[in-house]
Amino acid sequence: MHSPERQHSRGGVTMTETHSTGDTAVAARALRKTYGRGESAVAALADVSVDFPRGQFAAVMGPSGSGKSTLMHCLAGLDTVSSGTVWIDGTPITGLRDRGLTRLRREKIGFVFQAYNLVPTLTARQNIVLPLALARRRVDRAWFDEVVQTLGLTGRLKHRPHELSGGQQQRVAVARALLGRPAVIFADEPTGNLDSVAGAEVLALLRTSVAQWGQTVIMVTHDAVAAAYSDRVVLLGDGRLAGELHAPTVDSVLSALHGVALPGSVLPGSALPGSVLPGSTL
Ligand SMILES: Nc1ncnc2c1ncn2[C@@H]1O[C@H](COP(=O)(O)OP(=O)(O)OP(=O)(O)O)[C@@H](O)[C@H]1O
Repeated sequence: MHSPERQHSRGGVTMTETHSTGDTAVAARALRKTYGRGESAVAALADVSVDFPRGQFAAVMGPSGSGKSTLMHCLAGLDTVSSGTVWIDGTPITGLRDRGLTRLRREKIGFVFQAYNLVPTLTARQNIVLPLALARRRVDRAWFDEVVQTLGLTGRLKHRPHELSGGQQQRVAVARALLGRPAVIFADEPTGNLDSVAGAEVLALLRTSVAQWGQTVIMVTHDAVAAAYSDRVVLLGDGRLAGELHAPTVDSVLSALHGVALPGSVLPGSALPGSVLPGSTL
């Protein structure tokens, strides 16, 4: 496994240097993403370099507008970067064209979105195997059974999404993400639509996938309680890395976030940065 690699230009030809750092699932170097041009240009990401080791549950946090979604979209190949390089499982993805990116996403990445994104006409079982079917990959029956059983979905496989609770639908989405044993699962506010009990179940299952199966998970969240399930919190402020926490607790996350709430940042649900301590959702 090779990651990260370094690209440089020699006589107009892009050379790719490879050195083995096989314990890194996702790496980014000097990432910049600018929206718009001239005076209206917004630097959503300004020189972000970060590594996500294999088998780690990482949370990405920061005030609204700090670049969390942009970072996730650039890391997952859902958006182009203005400059810089992203590697997934050793493959530099920032130079890939559409078809290569689609294939890489199918093979290497699992997604869990706030809105579940299940196909309403398909059963839970059909939804779970859909990405493998699209990639024409074989379903490992023993692994399917283990994932479905661990996620508590065994009795729900014939149900369609509207026959499932929100928590069950999100567990189907987690099973779908896990089934292909991806290099990384990107989770975008996975508990945003769930009550606290269902949310805690989903977070515990993401944790289990990391602890039990060595899955790598990168989760964007506003919720300090959700972030406290992770191994490491990467903090963004104004498009830059603003620090990180290891073995985070709700309190350590909240105080770190207060530190990055820069003038001009808007914390969702609160008029003033720093006025959000009751509850934990930033
Ligand atoms: N398509 C776009 N066009 C122009 N500006 C954009 C676009 N997408 C994001 N931005 C800007 O880039 C910056 C980072 O946005 P981003 O959505 O990544 O932040 P975020 O931390 O995910 O915010 P939130 O917590 O509110 O979801 C913001 O200033 C935002 O207005």
